[in-house]
Amino acid sequence: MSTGAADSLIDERKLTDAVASGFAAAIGAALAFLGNTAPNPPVGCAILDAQGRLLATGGHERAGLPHAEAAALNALRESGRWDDARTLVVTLEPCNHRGRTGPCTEAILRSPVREVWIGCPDPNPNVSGHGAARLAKAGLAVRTLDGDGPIARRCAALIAPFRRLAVERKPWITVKQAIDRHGSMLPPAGQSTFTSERSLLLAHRLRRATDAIVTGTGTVLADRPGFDVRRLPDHPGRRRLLVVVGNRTLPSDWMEAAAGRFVLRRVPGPDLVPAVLAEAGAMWAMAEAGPSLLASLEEAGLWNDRLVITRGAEGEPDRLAIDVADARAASPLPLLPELSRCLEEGACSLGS
Ligand SMILES: NC(=O)C1=CN([C@@H]2O[C@H](COP(=O)(O)OP(=O)(O)OC[C@H]3O[C@@H](n4cnc5c(N)ncnc54)[C@H](OP(=O)(O)O)[C@@H]3O)[C@@H](O)[C@H]2O)C=CC1
Ligand SMILES: Nc1c(N[C@@H]2O[C@H](COP(=O)(O)O)[C@@H](O)[C@H]2O)[nH]c(=O)[nH]c1=O
Repeated sequence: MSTGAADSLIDERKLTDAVASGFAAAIGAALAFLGNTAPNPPVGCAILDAQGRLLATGGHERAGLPHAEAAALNALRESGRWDDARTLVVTLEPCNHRGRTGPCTEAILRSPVREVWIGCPDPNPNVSGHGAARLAKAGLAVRTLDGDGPIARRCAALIAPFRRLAVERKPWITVKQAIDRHGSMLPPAGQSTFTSERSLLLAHRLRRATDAIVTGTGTVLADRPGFDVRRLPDHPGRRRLLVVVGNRTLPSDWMEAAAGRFVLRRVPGPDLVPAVLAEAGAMWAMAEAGPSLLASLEEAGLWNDRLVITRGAEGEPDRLAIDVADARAASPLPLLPELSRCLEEGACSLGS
């Protein structure tokens, strides 16, 4: 009997162009809802016809709404090309259990799809391989990427925060840090930011992609930050968590405004941050804090990756650098469009 994923691991250098394009479309569909799916993972799916042409895509929009496979199958039905579907490409192994919605394996088995490509297995050891095995047992050709290539790494990066929360009960923490050419994080008097408009757009992209912001009382008292996503359309109705570390009293008007837009929590010290985030189901958090709290997070080994934005000289673009604390973990940062573009252009560095 087939064991599903285990006996069909594929070296992605052997992918056809059509399947590779299917993965690109599936990853794109997942990225649209990055920062909206917690506690579920962002997942994307593409459906191809027998000639490898793209028929439909779908992304998991929000917990409680259809999974990516079901969303893509719905889009396929609406396209009027239901019977032409042959290949389904999905960034994460289809689920084989009933949660808030029905099992995706059964939805796939009710469709004309005969071949399924999986970007990465489910990270939960109790269910990993079950979806692939169910599909293989029903006679479908099931292929899982072996994890060594760039497509598999992007699929793994998409769910890095989900994996951490689901498997380790810890959130993924990204530090975003702006510095001037002298290495200072402090903005000029009367300002709260000093990086370029392009970098501020990236900062807002990161706010939109994450489930929570972590800051310190020092930043709130100095800047009274809005922590909003005003440079981009935000996910409708999205209410992020805002965790403020420190004991000092904060201005009541700022607290009131923040409580209207965020689920606001205050903690006396940084050690409590991971538990507060995890308890709230926040899988990806962004630390936007001053030098004191960032030093404490560093000392406690609490961050997973870091984006450092260095203000460029007059007329020069800002420089971007990504650090990853654990080189074995896939950082989701390079998936953000502004960062993937700048990595491709060689204008951004990625180190660990
Ligand atoms: N360039 C950039 O990317 C950013 C710059 N900034 C700038 O940073 C400046 C503020 O810096 P800073 O005062 O360092 O602000 P922080 O945001 O780092 O807040 C500092 C406060 O956090 C709490 N805290 C930090 N570490 C610990 C710890 N180990 N245990 C307990 N509490 C802790 C303390 O609160 P308490 O004293 O209340 O107990 C401390 O005073 C502002 O000028 C702001 O503009 C801010 C964010 C980003
Ligand atoms: N100085 C600085 C940043 N600082 C962060 O942005 C906050 C202001 O956000 P908002 O109130 O939404 O405009 C500020 O309090 C701090 O947390 N961010 C950046 O991308 N670039 C910058 O140069």
